[in-house]
Amino acid sequence: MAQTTESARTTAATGDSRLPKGFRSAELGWPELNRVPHPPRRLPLLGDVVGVDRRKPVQDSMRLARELGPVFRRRIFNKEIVLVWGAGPAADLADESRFAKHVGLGVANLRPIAGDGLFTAYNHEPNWQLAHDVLVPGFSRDAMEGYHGMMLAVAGRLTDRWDRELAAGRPVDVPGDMTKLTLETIARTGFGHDFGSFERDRPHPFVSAMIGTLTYAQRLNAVPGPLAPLLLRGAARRNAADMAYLNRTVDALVEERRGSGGGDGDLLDRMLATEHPSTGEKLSAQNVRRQVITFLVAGHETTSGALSFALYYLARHPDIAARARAEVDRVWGGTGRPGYEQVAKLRYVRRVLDESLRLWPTAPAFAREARGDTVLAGEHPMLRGAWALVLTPMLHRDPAVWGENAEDFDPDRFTPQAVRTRAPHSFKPFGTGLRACIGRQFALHEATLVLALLLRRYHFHADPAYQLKVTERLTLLPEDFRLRLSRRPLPGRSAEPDPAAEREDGGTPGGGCPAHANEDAESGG
Ligand code: HEM
Repeated sequence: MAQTTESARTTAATGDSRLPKGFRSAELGWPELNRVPHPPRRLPLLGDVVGVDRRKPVQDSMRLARELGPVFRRRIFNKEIVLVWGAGPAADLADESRFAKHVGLGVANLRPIAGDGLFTAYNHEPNWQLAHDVLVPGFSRDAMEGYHGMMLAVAGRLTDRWDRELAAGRPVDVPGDMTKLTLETIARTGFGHDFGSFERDRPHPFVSAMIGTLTYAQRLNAVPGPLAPLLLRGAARRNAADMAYLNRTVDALVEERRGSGGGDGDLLDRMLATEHPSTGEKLSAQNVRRQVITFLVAGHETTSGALSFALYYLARHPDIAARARAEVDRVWGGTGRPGYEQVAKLRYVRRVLDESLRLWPTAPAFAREARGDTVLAGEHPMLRGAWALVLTPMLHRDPAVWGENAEDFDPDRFTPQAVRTRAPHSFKPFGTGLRACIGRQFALHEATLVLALLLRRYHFHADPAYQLKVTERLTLLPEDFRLRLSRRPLPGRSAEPDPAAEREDGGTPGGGCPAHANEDAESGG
């Protein structure tokens, strides 16, 4: 039986000898915690709160990481957390034989809405394996090829909108429009649903409710557990209303599908009708609801950020944009409808995306727990169940791997040669191991396709005064980022093969689990 977050906290606090779930403070599992550095001005009861920005826990942690080194800890009220970003200890945490995903912090705070859905399920919960096995074929190469046409159609709605904004002389709201695009894409491909986002001036209420729950889940980390009901009374009420809205929306969507007698074999059909290949079991109605919410949220928020950061860097680096644009012209020629295979051939555009995800991995951390008593990187003893948070934006900036110029944007860090010679497990925007992102190929295909379509159609003009500010709501997004556009003529038909095109991991290879195929192809592992 799954524990609630609250009872999980209680278990942790009472030090029950069973492996506790949910949040557990580091002093319970790290016998030599005193050797792990923490910020200098630690206050009794409050912890390391001097100078923190409650709204930017990731960027605060990045600042502390630079001061404290590759393994450090933070204490916020009664919660002590160990953070890891050095490439060595992070690679150790990727060892699946000794570590597994830990559902804690913000992820555990999403359990009231997503329960044992794929993202928030505890490792021991049977519905994780069931849903994983039932849904993985929905991300196979064939399935992805099936989504391609729908992705193109949604991207067409984006360019229609951008053409209108351009004609009206207005800059475009990049993160706002990328969110519309990615929500419509996952809704259409996964669930045959149209939220009508492009026809609205304000975000769809589903998006507002989702942002509400993500922000609330993040805020819960920054208040003392026992005081949360008091301090966050108003926010908790709004969160309950947001959750009710998300549930109602999803229930209506599922009802509609049940009434229609089935769709065209999309994710929702799989959730409702597919039996587990060996046990014959199907997902329960409650689990379907949780999976739909999980996929609608996980399937668009992070991809929207990835596209937004990539557009930010392309606008900042006209030379890189020109090189990417030249590749698109060369590979796509004059075609109005690039085929599925033509996306995988865009090696340089894909590198732009990888490099953006390096600097700003939009799911910026993941937690790993020890499967048994062990020693992290030969230095820090951990008891079974002890956990650490991998701070991905800093792992992706470790100078030992990425060099002293790690802050610079350079897509050539992802040439096949550079990838092959890099230390394994040093690029982890999609997490690691068995619980890594199931939607990785989906996100990469969608984002590469859309970036290429935009590069081919527009020149981007950034406001020179814009300073990158990053919003945090469990995910990362560039704040208030607008672009001015100008149209460029579409190139003539030129299907010349590109002799310089290198063969790199572009799509899901046949066989195996697409969720985990080539997990380390980019990091050289
Ligand atoms: C650029 C886009 C994306 C990024 C950066 C991203 C990142 C991640 C990360 C880091 C994890 C592991 C979290 C952990 O260990 O706690 C994860 C898991 C997951 N992601 Fe993604 N993701 C992206 C796109 C997508 C898409 C498009 C979908 C669905 C269509 C998706 C669905 C999921 C699900 C269901 C899980 C949980 C998998 C499991 O535990 O079995 N993600 N993602």
